[in-house]
Amino acid sequence: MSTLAASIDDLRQNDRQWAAFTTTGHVVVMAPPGSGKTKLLATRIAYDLESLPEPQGIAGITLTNAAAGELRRRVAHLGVRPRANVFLGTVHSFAIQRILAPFAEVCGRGEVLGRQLATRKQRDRIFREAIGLVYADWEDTRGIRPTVERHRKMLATEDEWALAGPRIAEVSSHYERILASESLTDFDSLIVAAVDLVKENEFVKDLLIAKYPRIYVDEYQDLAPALDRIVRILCLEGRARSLLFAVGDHNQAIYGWTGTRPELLHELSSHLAVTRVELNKNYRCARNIISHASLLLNVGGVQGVSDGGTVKAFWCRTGVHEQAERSADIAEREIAAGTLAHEIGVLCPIGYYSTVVAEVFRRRGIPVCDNASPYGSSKVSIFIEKLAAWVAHGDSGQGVDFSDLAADWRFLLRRESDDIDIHVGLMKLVKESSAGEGEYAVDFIKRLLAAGLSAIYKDPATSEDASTLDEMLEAFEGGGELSEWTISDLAHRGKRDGRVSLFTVASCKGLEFDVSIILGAEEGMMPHFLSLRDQEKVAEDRRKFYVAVTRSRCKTYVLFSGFAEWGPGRSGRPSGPSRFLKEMNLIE
Ligand SMILES: Nc1ncnc2c1ncn2[C@@H]1O[C@H](COP(=O)(O)OP(=O)(O)OP(=O)(O)O)[C@@H](O)[C@H]1O
Repeated sequence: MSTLAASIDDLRQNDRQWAAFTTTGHVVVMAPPGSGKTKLLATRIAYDLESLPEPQGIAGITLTNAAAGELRRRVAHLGVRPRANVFLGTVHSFAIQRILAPFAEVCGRGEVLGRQLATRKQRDRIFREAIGLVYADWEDTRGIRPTVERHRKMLATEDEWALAGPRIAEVSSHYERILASESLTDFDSLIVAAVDLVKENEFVKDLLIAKYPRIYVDEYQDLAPALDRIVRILCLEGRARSLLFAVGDHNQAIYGWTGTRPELLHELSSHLAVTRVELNKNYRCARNIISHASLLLNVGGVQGVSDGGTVKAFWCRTGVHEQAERSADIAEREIAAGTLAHEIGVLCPIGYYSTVVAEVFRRRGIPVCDNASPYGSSKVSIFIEKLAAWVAHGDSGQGVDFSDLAADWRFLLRRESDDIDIHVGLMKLVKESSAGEGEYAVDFIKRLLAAGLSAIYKDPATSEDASTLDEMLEAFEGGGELSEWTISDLAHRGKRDGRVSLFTVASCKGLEFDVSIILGAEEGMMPHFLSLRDQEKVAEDRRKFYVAVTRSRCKTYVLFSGFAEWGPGRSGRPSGPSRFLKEMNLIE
């Protein structure tokens, strides 16, 4: 039996998954963690691709590059061969590469593509200037920028801007004006331009529908309203329509602070043309984990497939170092008992905690893969890490296919042709670098820039990569968080096999482990002290905690000290264990 047939067979055993899989119209699947949403999505994509004649394709849209990578991996595992017009990527790259890049010029909006994407430093400066034009020096302006950014992302209406206060809208218009005067742009502006292009040009909509007659969306609850607009225009409005298959869970909505609107998932699922399917079986977590996690959000009716499971809390009274040592004890014990190292996940609230854990694990000889990184994941960071694996491990490249690398290199160089020079040039770079895998990561990246990688700064299609590359350079330069990193450290990132994995709580969505260890369960850290005055923010932190607790199949350990730590020697005041531990009945 093929892997696709086997996966379809699994779905057939579950009435609700089967109902979603076999629905012929638009479907929205709402379901708890571990209930098979991603499995359903990947299986349906693979199955649909078998029946769609080329050049018709599909667009599978996710929130993060990590989620896109996971979806691509799952679809490839189901035996789908590479073919044209298959897009599996983030909402940003869909808007920029598949809408703006091909259509902006012909729609008379070429100026959008002519602008450079502002770097983080440029955006910081322009925000400072814009705020300075509206507020006096003595005023407390700390919350202004996040409020402006949230409103821009949520495509706020005039009423919503007015509600935020007249000066907020004023800062926003100054910010946009200064950006434009310097021929710069940012992600939110690009996405708004993409929405406008689809909204205002019938032929753009028709061509997108012809190219992508099926649209799949993962984690719908966390996508910004702009994507909801695009999905609705392509799938639910007008005569010609793409078919929609979306999955999500409002209990896992964790990006509201950035301007996303989880209620859009509900609205979409209530649309007359949409079949709504609710799944209720959790295949991942053993029953005791589900019952503890369900207490957090008052979620009822979720059935666990396997018995047992434990959730335990431990007090590490002296702080994060003790939490790190305790995590190492647990990991050593689990590995000795037969758990594979990469089936252990350590989830940290902030980067500082994962740095301490990584140090302790390395000192104690426990192999570890630190994924809690100060830079984002996009095509360029994934490429650089894979290339580093080639440099450090020679031909084997730890399972990295060289022709895939060359294809990514061609994309980043913005070259069309299947140029032999690209292969040869990349080989040469690998050879030059192999001489010193102990070379600093920053020098390695600078060499790539000189070899042509700087092209990503000139093309809007790679604007997301340009911004990731800036973050990487900032982290690797002298004084940056990872200034000591070498090519060899880069090569280990993302290689979970045989290593305990470190993630931040905010980036552990979609992952699963046999055992997970959650650090930093302190009041003030989780929930965050900045959330404490706002019940909606506390509710979002609670959902984040719920996502973390539901990552493990068999055992969840939660560690707390009773006070938060923000950096070396920067401890918060004693605040006690997180309220979430009490809510889960883990402590009195
Ligand atoms: N019908 C099924 N039979 C067997 N295993 C299944 C079935 N459905 C899902 N699973 C398994 O359950 C686990 C969780 O599935 P998946 O990751 O797709 O869930 P999810 O709903 O996307 O979870 P989350 O929202 O927490 O990311 C996976 O290991 C998947 O293979």
